[in-house]
Order: sequence, then structure tokens, then C-alpha cells
Amino acid sequence: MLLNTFSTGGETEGFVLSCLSLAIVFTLVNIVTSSRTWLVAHSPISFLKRRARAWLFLFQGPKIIEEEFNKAGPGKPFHIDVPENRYVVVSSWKHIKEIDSAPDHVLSLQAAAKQLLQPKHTMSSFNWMDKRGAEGIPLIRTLRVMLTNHLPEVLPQIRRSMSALMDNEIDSAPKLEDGKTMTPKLYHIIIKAIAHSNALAFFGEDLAKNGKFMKAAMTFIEQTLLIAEILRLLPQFLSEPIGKFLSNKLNSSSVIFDTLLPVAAERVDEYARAKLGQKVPEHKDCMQWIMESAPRNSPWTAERIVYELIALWFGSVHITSTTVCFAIHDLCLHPEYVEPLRKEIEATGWETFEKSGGKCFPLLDSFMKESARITPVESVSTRRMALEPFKLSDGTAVNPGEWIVTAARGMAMDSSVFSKPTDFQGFRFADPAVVAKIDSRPSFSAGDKSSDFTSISDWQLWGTGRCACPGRFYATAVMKAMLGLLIAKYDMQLTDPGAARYFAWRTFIYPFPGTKISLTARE
Ligand code: HEM
Repeated sequence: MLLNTFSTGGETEGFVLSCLSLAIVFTLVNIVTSSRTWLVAHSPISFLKRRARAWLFLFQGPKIIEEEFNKAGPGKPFHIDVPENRYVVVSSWKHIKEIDSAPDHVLSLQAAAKQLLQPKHTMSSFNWMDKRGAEGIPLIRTLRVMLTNHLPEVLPQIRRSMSALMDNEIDSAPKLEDGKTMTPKLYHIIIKAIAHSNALAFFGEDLAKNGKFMKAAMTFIEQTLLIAEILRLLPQFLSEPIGKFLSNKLNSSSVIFDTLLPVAAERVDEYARAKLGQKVPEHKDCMQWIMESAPRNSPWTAERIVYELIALWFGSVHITSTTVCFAIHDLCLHPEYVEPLRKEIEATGWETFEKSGGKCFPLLDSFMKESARITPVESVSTRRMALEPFKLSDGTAVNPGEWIVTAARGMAMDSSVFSKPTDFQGFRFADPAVVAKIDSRPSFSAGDKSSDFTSISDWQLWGTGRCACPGRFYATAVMKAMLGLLIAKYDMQLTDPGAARYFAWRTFIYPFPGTKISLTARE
């Protein structure tokens, strides 16, 4: 199934499948040989059951986490075995605070991300350090401060080009007999539009318009997922040669690297000339801000800047596209919300939305939050790998190499925080006075406390504390722009609302790319 989404040639697919099979066989051998001591102490049956469940986790991760979460009870940590590791899963805010307080050399997000993405083989040999430290500040500052503060300037161009791209793709999709209802491959269009928007914000207009670069940049996301998954399942001694082979064969990251490098080199040169008082072009994008945020006493090379951008690219396109895709499904499943959302968008206008840096549209904000609460792309959040032994205040231990994560999906269903948690209440996070102004239907007035989509205090979508997603203000603004454009222009329907819309892989859920949504242009 996963392979259907990959645009590799047949020969490569065959090779990749062989690697996956190899990965599974070697990991099984590895488990059996490395677990002799455990087997002596426990019954072989219970050992096999545990390992089978660890492998089942690949396909049923969210379900297994939910079962263990319910078994453990509210706020109690529990363990999950996965093929290559063990996770400690927590769900109390007290424990989450303890994770956030642990220093980087004890619990590290960067080390967990490194295992997840295998950057050495997926990102042109970019070998991350296990802990980020001061090296990470330029990227975080770029996103959290510079990009967020410049949203009023960058959003108009992003919205206009996103609108043109979507119109173009949707208009050229097959039409139903009525001649005005289109049935495009919407997920594909969403990825393309988010990728284009991110390219504008990260690298500037020229690269966003470069077709070859953009094609490689989108393929890179799929290839990263695939290579990283194969390498995570392989034993150590095989991951190096197979990683090298795969990164040569599936080489979209080199296309990106080779395209970005001369552009970054030019920026570095311009920056040096500007310091000498020469007049140079002005750029407002992340490439520029990362360079300008690097330490003055040891400025970053063009290569270093490009590596940061490549890592950022993967992390930003995939999760944003998936989250917005499920919000579109929810608009189709709960059509009663479309009219009030339309009224809000039309009454506010794009100019006000953009001037606010994407903060406007409180009803849409609440709808998006409810959608991501009920159908979170990620079942866990706040991933940290233990680099040194770590203990929670209740005595739960995390050994070096193991991960500690939060039960994001389970916490989002906590009835002590969210009333009737399994009900979809699109305006549950909006101020009732704002809801009443737009629509007085009683079904819309029920709500928990109002809370923004970007908030990090009542849910785990964006992670925790000092590591919480620094791109969340940008991501939220872009998702609102995309949803707003679709709501304003089209009536949308899931062709088969009862059909399965997603599948699970580890802790993620992925939308089926073939899910059909029909779009009818409004009169
Ligand atoms: C719906 C979209 C997104 C979601 C749900 C999301 C979620 C997350 C989460 C859960 C983390 C880890 C936080 C932690 O472990 O405490 C994270 C980290 C990060 N995100 Fe996002 N993210 C999204 C979009 C973006 C975008 C668009 C960007 C860039 C513009 C971005 C940049 C980053 C970066 C750089 C980090 C690493 C932070 C660090 O190392 O301290 N994310 N994100």
C-alpha cells in the first residue's frame, strides 16, 4: 500500500520490496539471537506474543497505543514494544513537564528525529548531532520569530499562488456529467499547494517556480519516508551499506542539494558584500533569515544552510498536508459547518486575515482544532530519546536508547478536559459570543473554553514547551488560507463517506491518496 504512493520506477520498487523483506527477516533473526537471556527467564510463548505485537505495531500503532492507554488508566505511564525499540508513553501534564525540564543530553528530540529520519542516508549525508544545543538556535529563531513576524508580508503572495495552483489543478480534473462537478485527486493537489507555499516561504519565488526542483522536492518526502523505514528495521551492520545503496538509487535529495547550494552560496556572498556597504538584493525568506541568524563570529557556510533547509522541508510539508487533508474530510462529513465558516471568511475578508498574520477566522480555527483533535495524524508527540538514564517522579525508568513520548491521541479524548470527547463539535474552541454573531443555531453554541489552534497548553499537537513546533503559526495560517479558499469557492462532498479514508503506519495515519472528493464551483 505504502509503495503505491511512491513514484519510483518498477525496478526500484522491486529492489525496495526486497530491502523491506530483508529488513524483516534480519530483524527477526536479530531479535531471536539477542533475546536468549530473556527467553531463558520467560516463557517462549509470552516472548513470541510480545514480539508479534511489536511487529503488529507497524500496521496498528494507533489502536495498540489506545488499548494500552485505556488499560493503564488516566495519567499512568505505560510501555509499548516496537520492532526495534521500546517506548515509555506518558499522558499526565506533570510528567510532560518533567520531560521538558530534562536537559538535552538526557532526553533529546534531535536524537529521536535522527532515528526517525536517518538523515545520513536520506538527506545528502547530513549527519545530525544527537543533541541540538546552540547549533539549533538559528533555525528555531528563523521560524518562531522571523517567519511568524513576516506573515503579514508573505501571506498575500502565498494565498494568491496557492489559489492559482489549486484552480488550475481542479479545473483540469475529470468532470461529472453535470459538467460543473470536478473529481480531482485532492490529496495530491494539497501536497503540491503546501509544497509550493513552503518553497516560497523557505527559498523564495524563483525556486518555487522551478519545476524540476519542485518535482524532486516532493519526491524527496516520499523517498525519505521509505528509506528511513527500511533502515530502521535493518540490523546495524546492514544499514550502512544498504543506506548508501538506497540513497544513490533514490537520489532526489541530491537534486535538491545541488539546486539549493549555488543559491545559498550567492546569498552568503551578498551578505558579505552588504557588510562592506555594497548594495545587494533584498530577500525575505527562511534561507536568508537562517543565514542572518547564524553566530556572527562563525557564520554558516552555504552547505550548512542548505542542510538545515532540507531537514526543514521534510518536517514541514508532510504533516501540514496530512492535517489539512483530514480537515477537508471533516468539512465534507459535517457540512452544517460550511455556511457559518463561509460567512466568517466573507465577512472578514482576505486582507484583514493577512494583516493579522493568519490569526483571524476564529470559527475556522476552532473547526481545524476539533478536526485535528478527533483525527490526529500522529498518535504520539513530544518524542525524546534517552541518551542517559532518566526517571519520572513516579519511578518509571527510561533506559538509554529508549524513547519517551506522550499519548497525544489518548489525551485528546480525555473527558475531564473535553466534554463529550467523541462528539465532533466544530465550534467547541470558539468563544460562544463569536459563534452567536455568525449563526444562532443552538447546536453550535456548546463549547469548552475557547482556545487557539496554535495553543500548546491543552493538547499535544505541537509538542511541548521549549521544543514545541516553531513553525506552528506559519502552518496554521497556511492551512487556514487553503481551507478558506476551498470553502469560499466550492461545495465539497466525499464521494463515498463510508469508505476507509486512511491507513496506519507506526504512530501515523496517512490519507488514502485515492479518496474521491467532488468539488462543485459555487455560482
Ligand atoms: C500541522 C502541521 C505541523 C504539526 C502538527 C507539527 C508538529 C510538530 C511537533 C509535534 C514537533 C515536535 C515538538 C516536540 O517534540 O516537543 C514539531 C517540531 C518542529 N516543527 Fe513542526 N509541525 C507542523 C508544521 C511545521 C511547519 C510548517 C514547520 C516549518 C515552517 C515546522 C517546523 C518544525 C521544527 C523546525 C521543529 C523542531 C523544533 C526543535 O527542534 O526544537 N513544523 N512540529
